[in-house]
Amino acid sequence: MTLEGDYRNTLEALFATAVRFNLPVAVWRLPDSAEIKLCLSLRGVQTLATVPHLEGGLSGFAFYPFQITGNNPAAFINADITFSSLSSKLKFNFKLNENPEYVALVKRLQEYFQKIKDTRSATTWHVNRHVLPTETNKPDFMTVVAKAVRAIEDGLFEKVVLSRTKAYPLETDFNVLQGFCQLQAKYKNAFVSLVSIPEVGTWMGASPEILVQINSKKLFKTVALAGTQPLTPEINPAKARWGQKEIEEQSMVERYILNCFKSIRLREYTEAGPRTVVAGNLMHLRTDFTVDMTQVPFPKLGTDMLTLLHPTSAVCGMPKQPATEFIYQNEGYDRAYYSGFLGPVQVDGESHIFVNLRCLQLFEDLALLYAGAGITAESEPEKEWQETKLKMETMREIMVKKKK
Ligand SMILES: C=C(O[C@@H]1C=C(C(=O)O)C=C[C@H]1O)C(=O)O
Repeated sequence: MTLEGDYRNTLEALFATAVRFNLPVAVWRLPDSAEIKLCLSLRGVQTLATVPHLEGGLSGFAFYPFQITGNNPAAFINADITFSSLSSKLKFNFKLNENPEYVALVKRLQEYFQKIKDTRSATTWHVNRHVLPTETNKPDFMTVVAKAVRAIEDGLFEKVVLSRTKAYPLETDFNVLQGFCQLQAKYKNAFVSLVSIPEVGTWMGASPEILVQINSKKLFKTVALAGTQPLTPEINPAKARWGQKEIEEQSMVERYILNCFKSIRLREYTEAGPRTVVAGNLMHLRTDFTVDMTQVPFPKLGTDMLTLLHPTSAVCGMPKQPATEFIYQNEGYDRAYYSGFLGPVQVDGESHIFVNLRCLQLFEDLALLYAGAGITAESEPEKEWQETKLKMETMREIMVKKKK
């Protein structure tokens, strides 16, 4: 495992310092990047009433639930302190003389940080004490899938995404930064993240799905990702064949995105795909949509599309309204931040927002894993259960200690 290096200790100590001082912190690594970044807010968490503004002046990390509720606020971690594994330098993004209230706090943080710098200290995290972890059993999940298929046959909707949870006990010496480092080493083309916020809790994941991205050249991107099959030595992306069910499921997500563009009357997008992409142990179908923001009169394209897109039919359903109602009435648990979105906003001039998939929530002594599957008229309950099991593999592997 290649997680040593100077930055590992710094990351771990920064994370532990944030937890110790009850401050929110996020650590992440973008797909195909070698750089791990961290941001920490000195002013506690900021709650948002709308989606974060991707083109505004605020720099930080957004953590947005599937649906905003009292227990699941839309959270924003201001980038008061940032760290990059490439430069191995801490950056203070404020002037101490203009923020006298931070002087004493920063001094205490630094003292604590120095004290724990060389210890394996990321063994505690912020826990959400307002919710109790609930696990979905197989018969219940299968019953709800069968009910969804009947609702589709009755014409209530075309597709609904149903999800479930599974709990794994944590080893007593579980180190959350070690988990993050393992994940980022293993899933090079995923967005790997660890978010820990007082009251809200701690989530870790390796997402394959871009929701909205705006790079430094002002190129906007979103993707339609759906359809799932296992990646095996025999069937690689070049050889992958897709059934009618997967093709239709993914084309519904495409249609949904095209409708969003249509509703703001934007025609200048380019569309590429669908093509087969690898996400960990799985393959999906993906179509990429890009817009050169320097060529269109939509200065707030990112924010507007984020408002329209979330939740896409890759995690909710089609049409959105009856699918959402079906989820609330039948899924039997609170998705919280699973299938919400997260990512850096205006950090180093870029915003990268991903759907919160292939993720887990950390409680005191257990991890709750989340996964879902798109249900259409052709769905079979057993197959959908197996698909959610495969999707959970991404996170399960870091929970289970390898035999020496
Ligand atoms: C819902 C999940 O994944 C989504 C659903 C997919 C599907 O139904 O085939 C594929 C990729 C994701 O868009 C999940 O990972 O929990």
